[in-house]
Amino acid sequence: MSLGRTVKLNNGVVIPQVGYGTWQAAPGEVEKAVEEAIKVGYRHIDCALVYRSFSIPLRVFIVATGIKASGVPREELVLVSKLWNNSHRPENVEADLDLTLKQLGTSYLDVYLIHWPVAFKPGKDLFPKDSNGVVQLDEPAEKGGPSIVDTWKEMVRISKETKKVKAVGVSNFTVEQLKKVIDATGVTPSMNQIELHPSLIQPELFKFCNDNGIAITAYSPLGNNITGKPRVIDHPEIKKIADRLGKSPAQVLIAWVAKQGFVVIPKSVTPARIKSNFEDFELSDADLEEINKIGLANQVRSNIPFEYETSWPVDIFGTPEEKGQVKAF
Ligand SMILES: NC(=O)C1=CN([C@@H]2O[C@H](COP(=O)(O)OP(=O)(O)OC[C@H]3O[C@@H](n4cnc5c(N)ncnc54)[C@H](OP(=O)(O)O)[C@@H]3O)[C@@H](O)[C@H]2O)C=CC1
Ligand SMILES: O=C1CO[C@H](CO)[C@@H](O)[C@@H]1O
Repeated sequence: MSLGRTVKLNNGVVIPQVGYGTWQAAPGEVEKAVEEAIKVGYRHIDCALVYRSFSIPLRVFIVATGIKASGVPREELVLVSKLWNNSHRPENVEADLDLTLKQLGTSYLDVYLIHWPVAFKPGKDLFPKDSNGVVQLDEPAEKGGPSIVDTWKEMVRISKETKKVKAVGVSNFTVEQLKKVIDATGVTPSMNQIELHPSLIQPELFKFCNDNGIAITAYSPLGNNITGKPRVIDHPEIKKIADRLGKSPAQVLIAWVAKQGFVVIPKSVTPARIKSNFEDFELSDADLEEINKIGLANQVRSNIPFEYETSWPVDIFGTPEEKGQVKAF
């Protein structure tokens, strides 16, 4: 049974603390998994325009099929989605949102996020590539390309002037990038969705978000990755704690995120896991500390776009892996 906890965003919008992630599911799986998730009680679904590319030859966003099949009315759900990198120019932002709304079969999103602080060459291609197969970035701001401030201003305009989004925020933003958009506009993002698990503890970013009323959503909370790096869910000490508490390692990791007041969006297409991941529990302070120690000794960032098979030639996080690339804003 879920504890049913919620988090209030800085503009009053309330969202369920445990949501459901929809990235990386094979064709045919997503709609069933979303339906299952809603049936077992999830009311917060995390989406992104770019996730459609995994499954939809017909360009119909199949998350919408799962939502429809669940029979739960739209108003009872919290839908989060994200602006993709090829639409950062202000004149393209609302069109990207409209496409997302169309694909989801809804007239509004609860939260709309800038997916990355990185602008790709604008156009229909989600991943525009050069002849070496490397992603093509938009022009830098000095040469007429969009800065994150330009994109953020447009997100804010849409949130104020239309009824298409209830709250706007960002994803994969560092403290520096957050400060930049806040200082330039005076408007603080409602949310920063970031990779977060015990193997990626970022005290400075957590403090900045907490001090400024920015809700943090933890993605890849189980340490999922596409690069084969070690996953925190497989760590023997996490397994040991889970056994002692009579919980699964995934439940322990989800509880670890929730204990810190963050939102968490685990993904699974396996019915038993979809259900058990939603059965959150209150972790003790002592267990939180013990898990912090394990994680801090094994820090791993799995989602570094420069390392993707189709590489983005950009340094977003300042990691050694990204050294020598163009700084993201
Ligand atoms: N803003 C951003 O840039 C990003 C956002 N996200 C969002 O965050 C969501 C979650 O992150 P994601 O990277 O998918 O990874 P997760 O950390 O949620 O891990 C998902 C993996 O863990 C497995 N799993 C799920 N539950 C259990 C369990 N109880 N026991 C064992 N294994 C389990 C899943 O397998 P199976 O499905 O086979 O059960 C899958 O392989 C995404 O789906 C997406 O919505 C993710 C990455 C980037
Ligand atoms: O959310 C995510 C998953 O898909 C995207 C691209 O394939 C990633 O860049 C992103 O972090």
